[in-house]
Amino acid sequence: MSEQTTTPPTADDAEKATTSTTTKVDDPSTNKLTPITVITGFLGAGKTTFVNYILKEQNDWKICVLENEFGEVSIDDGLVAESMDAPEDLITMDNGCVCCSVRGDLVRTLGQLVKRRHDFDAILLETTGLADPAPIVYTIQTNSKMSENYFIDSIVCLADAKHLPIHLNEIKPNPTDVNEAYQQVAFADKILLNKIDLVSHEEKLSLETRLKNINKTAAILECTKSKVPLDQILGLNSFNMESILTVDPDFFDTQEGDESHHNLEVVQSVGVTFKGQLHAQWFNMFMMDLLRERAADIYRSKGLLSFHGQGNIKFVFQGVHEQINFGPASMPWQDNEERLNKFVFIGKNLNKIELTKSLMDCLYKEEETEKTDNKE
Ligand SMILES: Nc1nc2c(ncn2[C@@H]2O[C@H](COP(=O)(O)OP(=O)(O)OP(=O)(O)O)[C@@H](O)[C@H]2O)c(=O)[nH]1
Repeated sequence: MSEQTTTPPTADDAEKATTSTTTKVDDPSTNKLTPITVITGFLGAGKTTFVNYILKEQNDWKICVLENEFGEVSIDDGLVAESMDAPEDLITMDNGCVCCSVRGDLVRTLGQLVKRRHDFDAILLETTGLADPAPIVYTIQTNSKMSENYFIDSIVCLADAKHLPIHLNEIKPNPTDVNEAYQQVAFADKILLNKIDLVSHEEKLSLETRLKNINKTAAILECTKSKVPLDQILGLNSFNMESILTVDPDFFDTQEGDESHHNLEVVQSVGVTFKGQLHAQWFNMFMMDLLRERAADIYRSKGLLSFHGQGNIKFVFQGVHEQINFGPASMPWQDNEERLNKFVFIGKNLNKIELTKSLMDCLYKEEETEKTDNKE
């Protein structure tokens, strides 16, 4: 789809969104099926923040989370697990991105969940930041085992108020490649305009107008830290397949057999994992230099870190382009846990060997540190 030529899918949920309360779905036509809320949005938009918020806020529902992360090393599952009462209710799909060549992973995971699905009131499916929602919808709608057990309650798109315009503007080298950021907005029935703390009023209004041009009917909810009233998100049954078919009558034909949605030669993921304790100052200097020079190319960076002199505090590093958040994780390193530093960088023109070397150069080394300290 291209922004200029495509009319967005419609979903007649705007009114429902403002009038419904979060009650378990009791529509007789759907009550046998388990609702899935598909959470989309570009890399770093706030999807995991949203899942964690729902898990913390929502006490009445038993929720199962399906996590699909784009990146050589999984970081998000650990961060979501901290919010879950029962770790077995978090399922990570890490064989690749559910929207493309490994759609089978989604079918397999949901298939295996069928026998447990009555334990849950809702499923949250967090897709990768590069997922095109269209094939995910197609898979759930067309596979009989899926459609006999599940229905899509809603497709919620997190929109990063600061960085989304850059990704909507991106021109793909191959004209047949979809712009994932655009698709995510177009297919949503709810758009959470997140991170409004990072933009001016004018920037926010300009993006809002653009979102409405891409998707005229999705309800847009402004927020920070992905916090919106849950009665406007869950249990609304607001996904509407007819509306997608109205604007894209060939939807089912075009999805059939189409398994390559990402231009993975362009956007790549580099994962780096090693033992040892990092030197806080050296690491900070390295990251600041890296993001200053490469912020445009590095869409997303994440890390779980162990620092010298910080006891059992586990640190979490979160970067979205030049925007960095850094602080202690809510759970410290456990006694029996191996203290591995894990990093993921997602973006263009990344060199794994160079990144690994530079990060390992930030390891704390007793002798060198003493020498440096003596010099100072
Ligand atoms: N300033 C600001 N930061 C936010 C807001 N919401 C989320 N963040 C931060 O943005 C970063 C990315 O958030 P995540 O929730 O991990 O984003 P994501 O969409 O799950 O990222 P991927 O899984 O990599 O696609 C984190 O550091 C969040 O704390 C917000 O409203 N304002």
